[in-house]
Order: sequence, then structure tokens, then C-alpha cells
Amino acid sequence: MSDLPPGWEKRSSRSTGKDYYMNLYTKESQWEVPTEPAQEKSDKVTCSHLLVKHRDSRRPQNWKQETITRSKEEALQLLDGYRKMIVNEEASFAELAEKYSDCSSARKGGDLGSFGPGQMQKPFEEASFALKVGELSEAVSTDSGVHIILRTA
Ligand SMILES: O=C(O)CN(Cc1ccccc1)C(=O)c1nc(-c2ccccc2)[nH]c1C(=O)O
Repeated sequence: MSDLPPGWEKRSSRSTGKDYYMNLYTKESQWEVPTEPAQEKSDKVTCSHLLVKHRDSRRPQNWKQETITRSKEEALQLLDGYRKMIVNEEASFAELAEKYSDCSSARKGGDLGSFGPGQMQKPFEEASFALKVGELSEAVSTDSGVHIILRTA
């Protein structure tokens, strides 16, 4: 089968038997074969993230006013579990970010909107700009904590 862009997979409709395509990360589905977006040189990306803070985070407190005492190792293990649930389609990115992210963007399912170079901490920016649309990052560490990032546009 021809390669599909990251996150997409081919399904066949139970009712009509027709093939359709589902994006595992964004949960969108469509009849047309998804193609790589035109490689426009836009200097912005749109991302969502799930932040797990730890006791060495610059501000070890979350939007629920809880003080964070977990170690970085524990934070990475938690994050790995969330990433597996998303990739295995046990939950959507937005659901887990809303429930578990220590960032105030949790209330928006982790959505950060669009940003250009120079706006985010360097490790976060580099990871975000390396993602294709629909792609989910591995764990990324910043002064705020550890993150997984989903590029949505
Ligand atoms: O790093 C710090 O000294 C404190 N911060 C920065 C911050 C604090 C409140 C709102 C937004 C950003 C955070 O810890 C933080 N960083 C983020 C963050 C980091 C990278 C990308 C997007 C958000 N969110 C938060 C948060 O509490 O909600």
C-alpha cells in the first residue's frame, strides 16, 4: 500500500465496505486518500502538548494549584504511558491533555495555537518544527517539565 502521511491509516466502512482513512492522532476521518500537505514554507506551526511537571521543574506547581513532588523519572514514565494510550487509540490526545497536563492549556485539550521561531523554549521549538502535521513527538524536556507534542497544522 502506498505510504500514508504520519498518523493516517486505511479502514473499510462497516456499513458500505468502502475504504476510508482515519488519523489516529487527530481522530479525523475522510474518504479521500490523505496526501502530504504542500510543503509550504510557513514559518509557524500549530501544536498541542501534554506537560508532566516534576520536582525539578522551574515552577513545580500546576493549574490545580497542586505542588508537584514526583521525580523526573516518574514524570517520564507517566508520559510514556499516555503516549502509548494515544498511539494505541485507547484515548485521544485532547482527552489525556485535559485530564493530566500540568499546563494551563489543559483546559483547551493542550492546544497552544500557532507559534513561530523564538516564541517557545528552544527544545520545545526544535521538537515542534521537526514534526510533520499529525505527528506525535517523543518525550521532550524543557525547564517547565517533560512534554509530548502533537503538531496539528
Ligand atoms: O516555566 C516556568 O517558569 C513557569 N511556566 C511558564 C508558564 C506559566 C504559566 C503559564 C504559561 C507558562 C510553566 O511551568 C509552564 N510552562 C508551560 C509551557 C511550556 C512549553 C510550552 C507551552 C507551555 N506551561 C506552564 C504552566 O505552568 O502552565
